[in-house]
Amino acid sequence: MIAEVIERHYSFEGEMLKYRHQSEVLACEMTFSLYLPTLVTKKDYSLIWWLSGLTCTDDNFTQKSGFQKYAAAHEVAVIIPDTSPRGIEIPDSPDWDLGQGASFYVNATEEPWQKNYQMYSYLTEELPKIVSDLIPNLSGNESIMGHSMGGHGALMVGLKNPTRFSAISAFAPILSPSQVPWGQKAFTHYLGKDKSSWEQWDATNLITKPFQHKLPILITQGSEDNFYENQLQEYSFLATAKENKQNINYQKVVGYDHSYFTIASFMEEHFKFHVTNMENQ
Ligand SMILES: N[C@@H](CCC(=O)N[C@@H](CSC=O)C(=O)NCC(=O)O)C(=O)O
Repeated sequence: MIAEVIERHYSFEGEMLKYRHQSEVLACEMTFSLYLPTLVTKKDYSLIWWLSGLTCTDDNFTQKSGFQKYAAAHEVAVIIPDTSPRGIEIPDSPDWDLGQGASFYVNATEEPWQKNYQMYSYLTEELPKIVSDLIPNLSGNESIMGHSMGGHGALMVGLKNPTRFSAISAFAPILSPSQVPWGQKAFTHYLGKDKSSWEQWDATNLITKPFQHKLPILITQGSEDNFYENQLQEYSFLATAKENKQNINYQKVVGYDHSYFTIASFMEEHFKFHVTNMENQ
């Protein structure tokens, strides 16, 4: 597996890198970004995963969140995958909430998506091997965060892999995709009409599982988010989490919206949360 550097920028005394590689799992060429605090002498890097939302590539986070300052300060590496398979030969939809840029990070079972839309396997199997080849000195401590569709992706991937990640955080996540229009549309196309096949991909269902470890979870939701009412409500997720004694810090922040201005405003807090939990592993 060869990943080729296509962009390199110094940032906060580290390096913001963008790679291109051929994905076997997704059967297409992909890009991802990787931040390395290269100029520090720390031997073993912890790794934070960031998953972006609908319509994004890895560039939205690298260019708008301001995360590099905190990754450099805490000496952690950060990996930012793209949000779906891409290319002219890859199935797509005219709608911005389905197809390219809108994978929901699941493994699709339905046509025409099944062949390429295997993002869960890409994130949990193929990409970790590529990253460990690129950074031989990973400490093994990992955590995961994301926004909106990617906030749900972080919860879903983290909850399905509770011994791998130390913590999960999310900005404005789609907490109950099976119950809201964005999730229902995507799951119907990618997973089929039978809702029982959706359960393994829905954080509100996954939070009921009797996991060996109860991961700490931090969620930040803006009160002025225009998607909140229809897509992002927390009641079902939090009630289920409470029943199952899960460790959730859900904070509603007054005045903030769904944008990267909100993400940038709370990035420092989220980094502190991840680093503290990874150090306590
Ligand atoms: N194209 C849409 C808006 C799409 C949008 O707001 N995407 C969000 C994520 S939404 C949930 O996953 C996003 O992160 N956008 C990128 C950005 O840089 O802000 C429309 O036109 O309404």
